[in-house]
Amino acid sequence: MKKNKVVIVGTGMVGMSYAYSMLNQGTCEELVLIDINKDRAHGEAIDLNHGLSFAPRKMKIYAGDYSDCKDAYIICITAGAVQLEGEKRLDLLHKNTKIMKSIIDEIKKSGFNGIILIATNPVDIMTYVAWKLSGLEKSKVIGSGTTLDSARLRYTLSEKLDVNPKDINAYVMGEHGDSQFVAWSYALCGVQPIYQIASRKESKIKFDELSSIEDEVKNIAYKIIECKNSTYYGIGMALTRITKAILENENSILTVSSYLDGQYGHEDVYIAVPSIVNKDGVREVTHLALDTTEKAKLDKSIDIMKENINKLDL
Ligand SMILES: NC(=O)C1=CN([C@@H]2O[C@H](COP(=O)(O)OP(=O)(O)OC[C@H]3O[C@@H](n4cnc5c(N)ncnc54)[C@H](O)[C@@H]3O)[C@@H](O)[C@H]2O)C=CC1
Ligand SMILES: CC(=O)C(=O)O
Repeated sequence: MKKNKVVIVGTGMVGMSYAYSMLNQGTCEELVLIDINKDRAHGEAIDLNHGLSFAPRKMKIYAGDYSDCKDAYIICITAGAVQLEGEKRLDLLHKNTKIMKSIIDEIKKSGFNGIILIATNPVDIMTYVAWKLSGLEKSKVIGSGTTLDSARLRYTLSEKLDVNPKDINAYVMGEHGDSQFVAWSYALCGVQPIYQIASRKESKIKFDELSSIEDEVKNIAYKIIECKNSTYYGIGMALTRITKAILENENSILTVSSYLDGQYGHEDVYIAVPSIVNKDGVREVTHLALDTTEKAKLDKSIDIMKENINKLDL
């Protein structure tokens, strides 16, 4: 296996935003682009290569096929249908399961034994499908989960509090979708709890604003889709962040979609929870002692995932 080789399956807006972000950050050494539309993958590879003179490192970028998966460290799957205006991510369930099945089938044939990272929606369920059909270890199949939603939350809070988003430590957990929630009881600005900041009279953020911030973060993708059909830069950078955590063996905590094997009282489901990510994929799912309301929201989110998984013939 090549330690720095990444394959992207799906060179649409999400796949290419991810590729462009990796090129700009010099995240890997070898990048292979695969798409059902071979011309598209070919054209994207040429275009990216023209940016190499301005990139932080030399990278080998080319359009390939599934035989290129064999020695890759990470395969990121971004192929699939997007939500149309008014659609929910869960409305893509059957369409994208069909696509995911065909892709995993090809990946398996290649002899790949690395880490699969999924972005295709509904991402938690597509990650379950990829794991179930790939035969890979649970820890080696990861979904982008709520990494993007947590970034959206950090941005929103940082704007309100006028601090760097990197100093906001706060997680969106659960489904990357309508049943997601903010774990407010663990949200910090620097080392100060957001609850504490919001309860101060002179604070820039008020306690009763928190639920509208949560809704704004949850619904912002719908707004973006209404304005420009789809979202891609944010997820491109979120995928790059996860890729870097894997390739650089960071042991970073990210809200990726991880397999639960008894954690939070649930099993046989993928859902976004803070997880320690390193060269082996998800090293560990961290256990937060959520308050009663948050735990009920996580349970509900998991029930929705299971209900939808049960509709599939896997
Ligand atoms: N997890 C997250 O946070 C986010 C997920 N997404 C999801 O990412 C997915 C992709 O979105 P976009 O890139 O905007 O769509 P897009 O339509 O721009 O690109 C999809 C690409 O997949 C390719 N494709 C379709 N079937 C394929 C197959 N069987 N094998 C190989 N390639 C295939 C298409 O040719 C196309 O190039 C969607 O499901 C979308 O909902 C989008 C944003 C955020
Ligand atoms: C489309 C999508 O899943 C998002 O932007 O959150």
